[in-house]
Amino acid sequence: MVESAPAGGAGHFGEAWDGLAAFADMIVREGEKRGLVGPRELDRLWTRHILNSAAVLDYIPKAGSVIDVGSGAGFPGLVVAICRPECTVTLVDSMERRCIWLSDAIDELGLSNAEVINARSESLPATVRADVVTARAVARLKKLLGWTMPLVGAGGSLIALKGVSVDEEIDEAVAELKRYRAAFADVHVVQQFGSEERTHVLEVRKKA
Ligand SMILES: C[S@@+](CC[C@H](N)C(=O)[O-])C[C@H]1O[C@@H](n2cnc3c(N)ncnc32)[C@H](O)[C@@H]1O
Repeated sequence: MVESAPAGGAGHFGEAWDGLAAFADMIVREGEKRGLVGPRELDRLWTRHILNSAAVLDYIPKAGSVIDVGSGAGFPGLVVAICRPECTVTLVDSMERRCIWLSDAIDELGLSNAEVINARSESLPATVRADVVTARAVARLKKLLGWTMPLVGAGGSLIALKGVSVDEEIDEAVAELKRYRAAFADVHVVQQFGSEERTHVLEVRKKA
């Protein structure tokens, strides 16, 4: 059964709520057909995907540039684009089929602040930079740093949604954190809106 939207969502997300609900409808209608989500994922579409993605919002400025690496079906990139209309959001994915979906979603949701690049993030030119780079479920930190930190502008951040082994991933990535000029790597345990779930938001700040 498709998970219902959380009670109080309109009050919590304000003007972004209709956009989030429209995005959820689109995934329910087409996500499985287009091979973006498994059937069981619809049972936890809000909790596991939309509200989980929204946990990054406290670490995204009201205005600025964001690149979401490995957006897939749009998590967290489309959620950020919907909730931060004054940010420009670039969704990067190496798989063409997913990029077609992301472009279709941008059109249907009327998101004038979002664009899609079909490429591996590590092949992007040095001109592609953002204040914040986001990622969820793309790679372990050791590898993810090489795919994301070159895209983070000086003084900017990588904001990654991570699992419970995030501290282990940080220990494993000490050399890469140094190589990519991390000033710090902090883990924030965030209580997701509308559910009992907590999630780990990793913030890696690049030196100014
Ligand atoms: C497991 S999916 C996660 C998708 C989404 N972030 C989520 O949490 O549902 C990983 C995505 O990253 C993309 N990907 C993997 N490596 C990449 C890279 N180096 N550059 C861009 N996209 C990449 C894949 O095509 C895939 O869509």
